[in-house]
Amino acid sequence: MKAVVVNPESTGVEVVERDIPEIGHGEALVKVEYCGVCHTDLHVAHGDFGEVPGRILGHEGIGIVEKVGEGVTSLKPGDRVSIAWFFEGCGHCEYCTTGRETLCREVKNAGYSVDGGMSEYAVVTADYAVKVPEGLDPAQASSITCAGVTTYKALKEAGIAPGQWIAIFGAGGLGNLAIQYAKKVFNARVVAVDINPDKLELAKEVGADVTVNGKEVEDVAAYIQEKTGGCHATVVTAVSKVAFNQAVDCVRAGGTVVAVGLPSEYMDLSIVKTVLDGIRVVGSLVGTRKDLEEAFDFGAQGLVAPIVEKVPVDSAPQVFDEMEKGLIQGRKVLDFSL
Ligand SMILES: NC(=O)c1ccc[n+]([C@@H]2O[C@H](COP(=O)([O-])OP(=O)(O)OC[C@H]3O[C@@H](n4cnc5c(N)ncnc54)[C@H](O)[C@@H]3O)[C@@H](O)[C@H]2O)c1
Ligand SMILES: CCCCCCO
Ligand SMILES: [Zn+2]
Ligand SMILES: [Zn+2]
Repeated sequence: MKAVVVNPESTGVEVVERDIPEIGHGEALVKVEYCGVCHTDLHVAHGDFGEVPGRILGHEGIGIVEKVGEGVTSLKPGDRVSIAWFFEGCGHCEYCTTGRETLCREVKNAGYSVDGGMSEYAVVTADYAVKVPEGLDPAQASSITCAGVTTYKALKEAGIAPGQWIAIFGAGGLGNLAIQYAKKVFNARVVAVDINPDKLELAKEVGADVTVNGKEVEDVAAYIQEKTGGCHATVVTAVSKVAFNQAVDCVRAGGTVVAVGLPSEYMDLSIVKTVLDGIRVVGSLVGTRKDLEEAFDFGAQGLVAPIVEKVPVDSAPQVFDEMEKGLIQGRKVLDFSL
């Protein structure tokens, strides 16, 4: 079977032939239809979180269950399921038993600590593979499997209320969906910040009320403060510390900054400002199985519509290169039927 793997030098990806995997107790074999390319896949390929040469990438996988192993009761052949970053938790720790399973210290992550969905066939842990609802386009479900659930969860963490202002830093694969969930599910007013004019055009198309080009506006935070009176919250998906610093400076007193993007840098966070303005800075990691069910459902209702472009698997190295150069609008999704 074809598979997209981290190359031996951990400098990028290659498309290789692999044997179709065997399944064990509690597992299911999935024939993959689509797998989106997340910027995290690029981080993993570059060894940003530790090198995993030869790993099959992908955590925005969608496919059809082909067969199930011993002990599986939650899935059956023909079910459409997702292959997500949150691949499996221990099920019994303080995080798994309190609705925070993505923080499990024994967590398995698809396309990083275990093989992911960028292959013709993939293995899932049946009890952790979230089903895709009827009525949701599978290619769009692919983008929701990470970009959608992550931004939906971040908006929940932001505690945003209808009519309030939220700034989304980074209008890429995650950001364009953050804007859609913020507008259509949370009924918020949205400022979109990016440094790429094409992404800001897309941000407008998907509903942003205000767009800001971080390369053209001298003081992004002051501009946003003037336009909004200070945002009630921000979600930062940008891969740059500059955006995180701007996010802190653009919230009003009592505001929340939700950190999602993963630049390998540190924020310059003023302790005095954080205390005197009662600012919350919180990290948010993907979403639980329940969060993903909810994020899918908003897609199935047509409230959010991921912008996806289907591409052949063999184009994966080129897609990763385009991701690195910031050339992708929305999400490129590997289509295993092409
Ligand atoms: N926390 C999580 O659970 C989680 C989940 C998915 C992705 N991520 C991370 O989120 C980040 C974004 O992922 P993506 O797939 O959306 O990537 P992407 O490349 O599609 O989008 C990133 C966007 O950030 C913009 N950007 C870069 N510098 C900026 C700046 N200074 N100000 C404003 N915008 C700026 C880029 O122009 C681009 O539009 C990555 O680091 C990824 O690893 C985290
Ligand atoms: C450590 C990387 C976390 C990324 C979540 C899925 O993109
Ligand atoms: Zn991701
Ligand atoms: Zn656990």
